[in-house]
Amino acid sequence: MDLQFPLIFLSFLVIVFVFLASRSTNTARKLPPGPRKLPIIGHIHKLRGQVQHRVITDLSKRHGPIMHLQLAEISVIVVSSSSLANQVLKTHDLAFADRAQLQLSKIILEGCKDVAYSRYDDYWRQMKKICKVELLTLNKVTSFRSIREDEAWSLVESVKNSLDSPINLTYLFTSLANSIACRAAIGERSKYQDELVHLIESMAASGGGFDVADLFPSYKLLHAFSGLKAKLIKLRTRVDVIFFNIIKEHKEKRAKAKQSNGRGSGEEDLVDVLLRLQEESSFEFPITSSDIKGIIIDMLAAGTDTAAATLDWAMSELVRKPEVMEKAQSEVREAFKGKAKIQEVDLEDLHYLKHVIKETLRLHPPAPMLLPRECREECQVEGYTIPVGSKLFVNAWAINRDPEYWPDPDSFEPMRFEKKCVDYSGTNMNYIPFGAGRRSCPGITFGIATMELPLALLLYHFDWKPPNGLNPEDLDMNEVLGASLKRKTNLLLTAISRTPDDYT
Ligand code: HEM
Repeated sequence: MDLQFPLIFLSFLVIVFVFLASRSTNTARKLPPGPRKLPIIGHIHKLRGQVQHRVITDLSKRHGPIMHLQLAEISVIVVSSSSLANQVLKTHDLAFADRAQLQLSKIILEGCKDVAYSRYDDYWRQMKKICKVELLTLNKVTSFRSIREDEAWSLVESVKNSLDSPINLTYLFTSLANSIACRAAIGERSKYQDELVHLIESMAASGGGFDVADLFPSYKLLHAFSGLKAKLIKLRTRVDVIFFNIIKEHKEKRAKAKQSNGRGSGEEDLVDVLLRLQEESSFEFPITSSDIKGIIIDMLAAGTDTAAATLDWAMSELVRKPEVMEKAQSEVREAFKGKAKIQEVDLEDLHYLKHVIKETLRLHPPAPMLLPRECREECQVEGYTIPVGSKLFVNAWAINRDPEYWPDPDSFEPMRFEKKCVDYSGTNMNYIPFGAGRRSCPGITFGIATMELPLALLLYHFDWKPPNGLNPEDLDMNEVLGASLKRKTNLLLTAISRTPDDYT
């Protein structure tokens, strides 16, 4: 009897200890909350076929700014507030520096490496640096000024040829952005341009991450039922042939130029720059011809759809808000008064036009969840454990519309940027259309330059209205998320020509 009390007390202590220990491990390894999931498919049924960023934003309102979703075998963490974005893109930037590996990038980039989809490693660091200090610098982007001016004037000509009847601006913006990116990357009106653009569009359209091979990576047998692999291999085979020719022709041109003047060819396109760096071979990791293909695919895929979609949204928003349109037009018409030919240098002081583009990217970021990252080191965020291999979606769309920071967040108000000094660099986590941290977009200068002059010229030369007497506020603003967040329907507007005499 004497021994019984200490034994019972000891057993009690052990039980309490085991309970507390198991509780503390569970808390330390707790995943963020999320909606109830179905067996096997998890939450796929909630997202498939939906406008994903809107569904995810609604779910986050119910489950919190850090949320866990299970997409079949894939664990996804979604963060939807600026303070959590700060934690994952700054505090834990290194832990989330990997990109999610999708079937699309694995197949298209097999045998080569790019920047956007590469894992975070020394090679990636070298190539990202090359993007920043060689390919996409302010100087390099400025060197493509005549290409942009040329394409912007062609756009104006196309509109002039279709005055007073509905014009498909979506189509015109897509071909403008494609031509600018292709001419800068692979050279003046390359014969491969149209086919390459078409191939890259087809690739991008296959890359939603909802293929069975992306959702069930360990069920290899299932992958045979998806036609995606065969389709992507076919696309890659053709892309490889085109790039083989592009690189061969560039090498021949460079050799000829060297023979005749002892130096390389004059104005370098991006393939020329990469070939020059390949020849210099001063890098830790030599740049192969396949890697040049990978980098150029990045530039074309990232630089075309994004700019075209943003121009489309900018014109849609302007037409829906005549007072904003009028203010933007007054600014350009005042600035360009008396100028026979408008060039990029004339854009410097167009502050309101720049606010219009910023506000468009706030409401319609082309990558509403950024590009999915992958967790490479287990870490704790807001008391939750994020396991290695989880995918990370940063809900830039919701963050850019957070009512705490952006009053009347859904309203298109470019003047809000007059008061808030926010740039594109991702230092302010309340505004991240280009992402933030070490995987942020290196193409900001290129992207913005692609949009400014065409938009300014369209506002200068024309007045705009929806077709067939449609009320501006009834313009269809439905979205679809493909390679980027686009209008669901093409933007058709009617242009009315304005001569400089009309402005006075
Ligand atoms: C309106 C124009 C554009 C927008 C809104 C945009 C947006 C983005 C976003 C959100 C990311 C992911 C950032 C992150 O994960 O934090 C990204 C990455 C990237 N963008 Fe852009 N982009 C644009 C134009 C361009 C252009 C013109 C180029 C090149 C010519 C480009 C090249 C890239 C590359 C290479 C990456 C991958 C960076 C990495 O993984 O380290 N982008 N972009």
